[in-house]
Amino acid sequence: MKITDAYVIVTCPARNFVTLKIRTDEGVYGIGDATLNGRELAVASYLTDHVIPCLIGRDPHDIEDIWQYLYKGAYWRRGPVTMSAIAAVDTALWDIKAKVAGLPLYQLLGGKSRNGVMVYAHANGQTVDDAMDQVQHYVDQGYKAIRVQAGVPGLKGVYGVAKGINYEPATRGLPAESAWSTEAYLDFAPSLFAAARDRFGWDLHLLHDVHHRLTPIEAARLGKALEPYRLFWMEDPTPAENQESFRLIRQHTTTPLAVGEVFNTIWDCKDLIQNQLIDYIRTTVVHAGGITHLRRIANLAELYQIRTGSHGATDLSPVCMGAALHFDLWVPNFGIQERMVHEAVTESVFPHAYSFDQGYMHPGEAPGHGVDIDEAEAAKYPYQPAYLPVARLTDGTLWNW
Ligand SMILES: O=C(O)[C@@H](O)[C@@H](O)[C@H](O)[C@H](O)CO
Repeated sequence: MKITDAYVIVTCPARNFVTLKIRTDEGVYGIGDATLNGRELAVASYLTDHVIPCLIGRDPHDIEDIWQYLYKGAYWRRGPVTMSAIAAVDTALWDIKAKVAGLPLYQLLGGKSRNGVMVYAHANGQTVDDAMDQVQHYVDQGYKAIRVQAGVPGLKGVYGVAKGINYEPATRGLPAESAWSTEAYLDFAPSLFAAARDRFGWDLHLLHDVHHRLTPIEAARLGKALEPYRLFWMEDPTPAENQESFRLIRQHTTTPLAVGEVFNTIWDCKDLIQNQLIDYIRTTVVHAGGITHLRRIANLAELYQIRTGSHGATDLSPVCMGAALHFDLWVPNFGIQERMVHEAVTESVFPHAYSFDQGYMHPGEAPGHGVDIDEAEAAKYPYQPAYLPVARLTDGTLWNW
């Protein structure tokens, strides 16, 4: 079997997505997600100009060799652009292999380890009451786990808080700016979870995303303050470039920690995992080198009883979601999967076999990863330049968004 051609499809049904399609001489094709929010065309060019010419004529079954070839062969290793491009190739090749086998992808990984994949929804609101009403909305749909974010009194445009129902941080035009005050946030955040426990009791998993905003000692203070509300996790409490800093947070709190959506390789996670400084690793298929590399990260994490909690925001396409669900159904040390529901127009471009029922998702039994792209539909929505926002402290200092 040989790869005959491959091409990149950039489309904007509600938001931008980059998809790689690989075709073979036997008529079987595979697709992979290559979306990097706000930097989409860099990955599209990396694939079109540098990777695709190296794929033509290769046997698509040689997934491992092609992965090593693209990783080691580039000389310039790692980083989100490189690893998203490699991920797209890897996902498309697993799709092809599973289609040829006539099996859903999870069967090739080792079969199912559970009946369904527990997912968490995003509830948010400008006020605590609004956020609680959204939690209720997801509880009514059967969700067992919900991430809760709310507007901080005195601050406009807080991370995770939507103008409508769905939170979409990327905006057209140049990056939007939002103001941040750690003091206001730290004084406010515990009251959100006090309200949630008060109204919904203890049968619901509650999660919270700090989105890299705090220093280590501030994160330690928040973790301690949240302990009475027994969170499932506190996510990205501080930027993780300096992995040592998590030692300080750990010394002060038993609130579980989740990190990794911006990581691209096992090397980014290694110290956090080996020193048991986190509880959940949030790398996912598209930004961490595909199924092949994500499996290595999960296997390392398993040695330390660290579980997976893959990123699943709307800027990860349905192709990534489909592949992630196969991974989740198999991976022995599964924890949870994030789910932000895509807009209907996005779903119309990406028909998929996965489904949701009572808080759990299933990848479906279609051969491959079960997600396709309708190219005629995709062509109706041309690329729209959009950026993620930046954050500034109230005195104007640029901060971590
Ligand atoms: O936990 C999450 O899902 C977030 O941190 C993301 O929404 C993140 O802000 C976006 O994926 C950025 O593109």
